[in-house]
Parts: sequence; C-alpha cells; structure tokens
Amino acid sequence: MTGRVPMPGSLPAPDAVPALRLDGVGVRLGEVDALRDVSLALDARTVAVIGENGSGKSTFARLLAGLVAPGAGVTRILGLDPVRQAAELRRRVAVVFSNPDAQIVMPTVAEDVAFSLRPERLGRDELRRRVDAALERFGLSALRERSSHDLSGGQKQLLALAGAFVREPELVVADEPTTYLDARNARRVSDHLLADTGHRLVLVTHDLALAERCGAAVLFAGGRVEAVGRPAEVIADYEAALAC
Ligand SMILES: Nc1ncnc2c1ncn2[C@@H]1O[C@H](COP(=O)(O)OP(=O)(O)OP(=O)(O)O)[C@@H](O)[C@H]1O
Repeated sequence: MTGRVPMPGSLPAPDAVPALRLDGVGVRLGEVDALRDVSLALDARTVAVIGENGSGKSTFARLLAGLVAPGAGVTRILGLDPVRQAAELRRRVAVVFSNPDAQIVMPTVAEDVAFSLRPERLGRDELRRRVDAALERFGLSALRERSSHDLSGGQKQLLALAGAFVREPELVVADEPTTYLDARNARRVSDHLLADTGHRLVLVTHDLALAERCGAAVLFAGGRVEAVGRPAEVIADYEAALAC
C-alpha cells in the first residue's frame, strides 16, 4: 500500500486542519536531501514513523519539532507554520531524543524537570506539585535529589521524558525514546507515550510491535514517504521491502 490512505475515525471534518499536514516538503542537510517531496495529511492521535537507517525518520521528527527548517513545500504542525510560528510551536510541542544527555541541563533530577516549566512562571507549590507528579509518573521519585548527570542511561531517558511531559504538551515527538531502557521500563514508557493523557504522539521507532500499537504509521525510504495508513498494513509493506 502506498500513498495517502484515509484513517477511519481519524479524519478531521472537511474544513478542519489535520494535526500534521505536509505538501511537497523537502529538507536538505548539507549535501544530503534528507526529505524529498513529503506529502501527508494525518490526524491520528498516535503516529509511528518507521523505516530503515538513514531513511529520513529523525529528520522528519526534527522538522515537526521546528528543529530543522523545510527547504521546500508547505508544512503545518498543529496548524502552525514551523518557521513563522516557531516560538508557538516550541511551546506546544515537546521532543524526546534517543540521546538523553542532550536534554539534561540542571544539576539535580528535580531541578531538571522544574527547568522545563520555567516559561510558565508557576508559584512554588504548583511547581512542586507538577514536578512531583512527573517524577512519579516516570518512576523517578526516589531519585529526585540525585545528580542528573550521574544517572544511568535509562534513568536519564526517563528524566528526559519527565521533562517533556511535565509541560503537558499538545504534541510529543519522540525519536527512539526506549533505546536505553530495560524491558520493564521500555514497556512502562511505551504505555505512557501511547496512553491518552491529552497529548498527540509522533513516535520514531524500530520496534514494529510498538509501531503497531499506534493509530497510524508512516514508512520512510530514501527520504520519501513510501507508505502511510494503518500500522499493520504499513508494517507489512516494510517487511516485504526488507525481505527483497
Ligand atoms: N546533520 C546532517 N548533515 C548532513 N546529512 C545528514 C545530517 N543528519 C542526517 N543526515 C543524512 O540525512 C539522511 C536521513 O537521516 P535521518 O537521521 O533522518 O535518518 P533516520 O531514518 O532517522 O536514520 P536512523 O534509523 O539511522 O536513526 C541520512 O542520509 C543522513 O546521513
């Protein structure tokens, strides 16, 4: 199955703007066309992004988060233009990368999560409540005063997730967020990401069982969208391509 496929129960009303809309989008990184002529209209709450190494998945994730600029085409994320409305996009979208070190900035675990809330200028009690809830959600309460830079890789990944979710973002863009996690924490984090807590999710993953749990999937190959639609069908396309 290739091209754009309507998703049952996920299509917006005809006059509504889908959460993700790209028309003819290209992204060039140095000498590389990392994304080419990408056109998508997706309104599923959870979207898996799959494909081989170097196929453009991370570039797509970074584009959605406003971290790389489109060189061509029209991009709308939550109805926003990621170039002209970059500040608004950053406020409403949270990103989690596979390398959590890039996201940890403060000396202790609790301070690092609180740092994500700085723009909201919360009072002390509300700040404490939100931070505690995020730490609890990702199993970090016992580590709240620990040095954030001395955590294990998996604990750092959980901290990055707590820092993303504490902001209560509308869209979470997660790029292989379970890479460093043990089986129990990978399961727990996957469940948190997929649970409907009022956020949308775009999840870059090589874990096809996880991708299958999403509402829609996009398959990239060579910087292009190869297939989009129901995860089971898109995964079947991917597996058929891998078998060639
Ligand atoms: N900063 C960069 N400068 C130049 N080329 C880049 C840069 N980042 C990525 N690329 C290239 O862009 C293409 C897409 O890379 P991208 O990281 O989006 O792939 P990916 O599907 O996420 O891969 P993986 O599964 O290995 O993480 C690749 O050919 C890659 O080499």
